[in-house]
Amino acid sequence: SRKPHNYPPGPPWLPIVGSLPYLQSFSKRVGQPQHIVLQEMCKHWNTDVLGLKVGEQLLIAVCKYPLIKKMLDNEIYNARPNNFFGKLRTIGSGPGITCAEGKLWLEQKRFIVRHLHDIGLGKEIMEEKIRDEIEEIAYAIDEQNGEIEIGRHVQLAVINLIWFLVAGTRIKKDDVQFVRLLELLEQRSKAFDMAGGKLSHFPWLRFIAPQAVGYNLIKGLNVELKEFLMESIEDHQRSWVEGNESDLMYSFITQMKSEEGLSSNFTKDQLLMVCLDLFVAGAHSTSSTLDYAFLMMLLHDDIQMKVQAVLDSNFPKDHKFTYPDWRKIPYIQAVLLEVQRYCSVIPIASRRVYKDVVLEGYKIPKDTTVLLNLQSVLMDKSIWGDPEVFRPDRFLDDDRVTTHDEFVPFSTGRRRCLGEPFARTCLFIFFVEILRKYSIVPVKNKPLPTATPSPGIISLPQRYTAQFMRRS
Ligand code: HEM
Repeated sequence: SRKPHNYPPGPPWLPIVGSLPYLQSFSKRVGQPQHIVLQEMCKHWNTDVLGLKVGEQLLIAVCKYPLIKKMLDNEIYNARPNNFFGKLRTIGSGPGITCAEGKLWLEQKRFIVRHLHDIGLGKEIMEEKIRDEIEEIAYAIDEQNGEIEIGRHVQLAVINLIWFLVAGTRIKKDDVQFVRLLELLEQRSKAFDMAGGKLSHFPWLRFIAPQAVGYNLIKGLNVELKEFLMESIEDHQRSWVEGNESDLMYSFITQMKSEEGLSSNFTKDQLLMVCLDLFVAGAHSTSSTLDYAFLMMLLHDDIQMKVQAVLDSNFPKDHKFTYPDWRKIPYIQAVLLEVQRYCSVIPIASRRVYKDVVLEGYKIPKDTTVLLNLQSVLMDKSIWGDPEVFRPDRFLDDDRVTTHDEFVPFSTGRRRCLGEPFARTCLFIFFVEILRKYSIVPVKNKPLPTATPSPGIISLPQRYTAQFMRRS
């Protein structure tokens, strides 16, 4: 239990459990999600680099911007942790993308980015698909007289859109297979939420008692998810024809065929893992951001009215929004940037150092887990002045959208999010189409929801119902 020589400052260690008991009592006292606890501990130990040991695992947490940026740009920090969360996602033998490393990771990432772009991004067909989804949501809103939990509907829509990128089909909501996929993803995220619930008091538990946080349940669901995805992959293999690159599965299979007989990383198992990674990384992150965007409009009536006035005065009523429209309406772009800053749905990027490294004079041994606190950057007083205030104007200068290096909701460096273009298109079109059609107001006789997230790996807004009133 001796600390390595020149390890970053932090709480004392005990044999076997490391700093766990201290972490537990500290987080209980703070009573906030994990990323806030880490920030408070950095303050308490008066350090930008906090040194911990959780069970057997060395772990450092970093909360300061220039330092985080430096680390994200340094390839030594580009590996992913070896902990049980990594294992949780393993449903096949392929490394996928999120946890792939080295040359294989770069090769696969390049391939996926290029093909996702070719399939749908920036193309009319994707925007058409998004509008189809919005039409269904509008139908659901009207059917329920406007009183609706929009988050649920947005979640289904985003999953369907990712499915379109991956497997090319638009699935009807009552399709037996799709219903099953939704159930599986939902159960999976519930299992994670359960873990989140426990983690709110014992965020460190997951490292030492995986069963207690739903590990086995998730393993079981993985088996079924694997069967589901494999079935679609095999369908694609049967119907594959030369030159059809209309979805990621076909493109990947084309690559598999061209590398047949060689020692290739393009295998069926790898395709399976890539598909799962896209769902896991893309679905909840995107739909929660949208859910938050609508919640912020509910809570900030004045901003909502301004958004609608901007839309009304810039576009005719029957205008079909496309992504490039954002250029005409910088205010709306600023609102969406502020939603992403304020709500930081993925508060922490988790990494691992693949070899010994010196950081700010401290020695960090090989394989130490590194938690980069993105939320602390998006909420840093010295960067934003009044980070606790929801204020879209901070992203405007003379009616032009300003960029900030410190705006890192998608992280930065080579390991950054690959879904950003898709997420941005989704956010923009959903947001403007819904706000043009509806005003969002509180449900009568119900308390106003709060913006406090429910705890978990992803910061989800608490479930809320709002009244969506058709605008004339
Ligand atoms: C608003 C929505 C989203 C947010 C805020 C978000 C944020 C992030 C963040 C913070 C990371 C960690 C990067 C790091 O370790 O430095 C990440 C990774 C990743 N995201 Fe996203 N993401 C979003 C949407 C999506 C979508 C739609 C997809 C795919 C369809 C996606 C796919 C991925 C993948 C595959 C990775 C792992 C990249 C790698 O390890 O190289 N994300 N995302």
